[in-house]
Amino acid sequence: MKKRVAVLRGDGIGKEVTDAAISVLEAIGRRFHHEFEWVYGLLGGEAIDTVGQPLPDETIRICEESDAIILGAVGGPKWDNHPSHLRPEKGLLQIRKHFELSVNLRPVQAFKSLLSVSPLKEEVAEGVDMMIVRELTGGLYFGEPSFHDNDKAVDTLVYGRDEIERVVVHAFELAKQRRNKVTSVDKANVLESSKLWRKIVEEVAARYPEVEYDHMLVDAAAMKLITYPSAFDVIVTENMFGDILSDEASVITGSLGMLPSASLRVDGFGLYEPIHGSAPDIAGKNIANPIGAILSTAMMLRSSFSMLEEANTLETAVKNVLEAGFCTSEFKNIGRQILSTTEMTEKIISEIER
Ligand SMILES: NC(=O)c1ccc[n+]([C@@H]2O[C@H](COP(=O)([O-])OP(=O)(O)OC[C@H]3O[C@@H](n4cnc5c(N)ncnc54)[C@H](O)[C@@H]3O)[C@@H](O)[C@H]2O)c1
Ligand SMILES: CC(C)[C@H](C(=O)O)[C@@H](O)C(=O)O
Ligand SMILES: [Mg+2]
Repeated sequence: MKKRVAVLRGDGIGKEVTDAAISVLEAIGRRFHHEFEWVYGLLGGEAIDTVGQPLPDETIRICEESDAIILGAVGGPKWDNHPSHLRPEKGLLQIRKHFELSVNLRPVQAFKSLLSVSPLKEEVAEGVDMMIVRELTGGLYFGEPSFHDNDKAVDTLVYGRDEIERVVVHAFELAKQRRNKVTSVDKANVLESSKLWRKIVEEVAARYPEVEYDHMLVDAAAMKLITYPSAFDVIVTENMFGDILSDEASVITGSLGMLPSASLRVDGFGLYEPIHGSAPDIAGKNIANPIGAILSTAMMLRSSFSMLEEANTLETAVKNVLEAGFCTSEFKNIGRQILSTTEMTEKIISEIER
């Protein structure tokens, strides 16, 4: 089966981890006789430098003509002082909005072989298997007005009923396939948008009597996420809370570099990217952890292409490599064998080819 995939490597380690993910997908293609066509596009800082905009029209065209999108990460200090419309991150927000990628899935699983390296106690991290469902195209990131001058700064938090309902429904549907539990995270003790959010969660929950649900305020959720993470099954939350909580949740796994994500449109079209950024502090050193990016492509295989065996094979390969005692350099000082980005990629490919 031939699949056409838009590849937006982005900036910094975005390029390194995307190259890793493509090499792994090539190995999956060889093993299962699939042909992938990679179509490369510019996004973020490199796009600003090359064509003067963070999301070039050509990139939109490439993505529209593809079956799925793979993205690395964008940004870096070089563009930090640019005006808002010429920042790499703007391109990321624009592509999410353009393709209506309103549901962002961020699974968090503690690999048994890495329990001892989680900053949390082993018994706290053990058995964690949660799905953070983050609303991705609304809220503070997109509300107008949004500006600052010397004396005043304004951001606007707006949510419409439909925007909330579609992500909440997605969360309840997912819970049915998992452990039947949804925790909705909000700030309903202060924010009007959270009050509407909570009301809609109640309405949707009434249609899913088999799914247990609760509401949790975001500050308490941030605490519970690292004190009792195994209590969570599906977490559903608005854009900014989901951004923050997912980076926090990554510590359960031992590294921000481990977490994948899928950003989905209601018809299933998807963009797949690790949750981390361009990591300027380690870019260009061939030491970034490619596993978040690689696992994101497993989400693509499963969700966009219904290639279930292929996705399982890829995930098992990652698990086996970790279980064999290999990891990347952010896990140093724990008596495991440290691999570079490309060495880790080769190890995972060898597992797939076994
Ligand atoms: N999706 C995206 O494109 C995305 C996501 C987050 C941040 N960003 C952007 O990235 C830039 C840097 O942001 P930041 O430093 O706050 O966040 P970051 O996620 O890039 O890095 C945070 C820390 O985690 C480490 N880290 C991240 N990914 C890693 C990996 N795969 N392997 C090993 N270590 C890893 C980094 O070295 C750094 O110490 C900013 O411009 C930010 O806007 C982009
Ligand atoms: C770079 C930034 C705009 C982005 C976000 O906040 O959504 C990132 O942190 C993420 O998690 O994908
Ligand atoms: Mg983030």
